[in-house]
Amino acid sequence: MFVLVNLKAYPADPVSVAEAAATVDGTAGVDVAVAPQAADIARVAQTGAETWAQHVSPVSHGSHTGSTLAESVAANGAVGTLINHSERRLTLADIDDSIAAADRAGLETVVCANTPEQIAAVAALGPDAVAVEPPELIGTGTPVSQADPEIVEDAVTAAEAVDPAVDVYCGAGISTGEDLVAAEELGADGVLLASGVAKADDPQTALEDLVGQY
Ligand SMILES: O=C(CO)COP(=O)(O)O
Repeated sequence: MFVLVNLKAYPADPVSVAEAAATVDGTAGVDVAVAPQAADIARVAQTGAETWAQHVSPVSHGSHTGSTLAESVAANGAVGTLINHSERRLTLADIDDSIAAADRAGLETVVCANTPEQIAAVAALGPDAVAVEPPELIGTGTPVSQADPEIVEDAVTAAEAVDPAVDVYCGAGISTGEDLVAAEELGADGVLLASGVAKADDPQTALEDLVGQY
């Protein structure tokens, strides 16, 4: 089971969360990775934690001020990137170009989508994985696996119909080991989570509990 901790723009210390993630990584068959702000990628990667970008721009080297270059995040230690997170949405054409940019840089790709229909569309673009996250549940603490289990099952079916090689993750409100088990039972290969760790009083304990209860 893959767990990607998306730190968004929360004030949690990215290095301490990464150190905690590196400590629990691999426990009970759970692989834990951290997606910090782009500016924090190098120091997060230096902890030894598996490090991801939250976004890469649909561009390559050139005149693109303010972009997040896939080659740059890879050179600083990221091994993968989210694309089209609900809080960083792109057009379909830009999703395609961001996947191409990530592929050129050797980054793994997880493309997010809000619905099973969008999951089918983005699975057709050849990412390594897709992730369904209903926006109305993000940050609520109510796990998608409980509030809307059908959306996870339907996303798994939709991705499978387009490309069985694409892994399917889910996210929104996931914070416990029980949520991980529920996501897996719905057919997900992993989860994305944020506030359950980044906003916890003690992110290390939150991660230890998550993996320990799985
Ligand atoms: O957006 C998310 C992960 O990418 C989910 O956020 P929460 O875990 O805070 O609901």
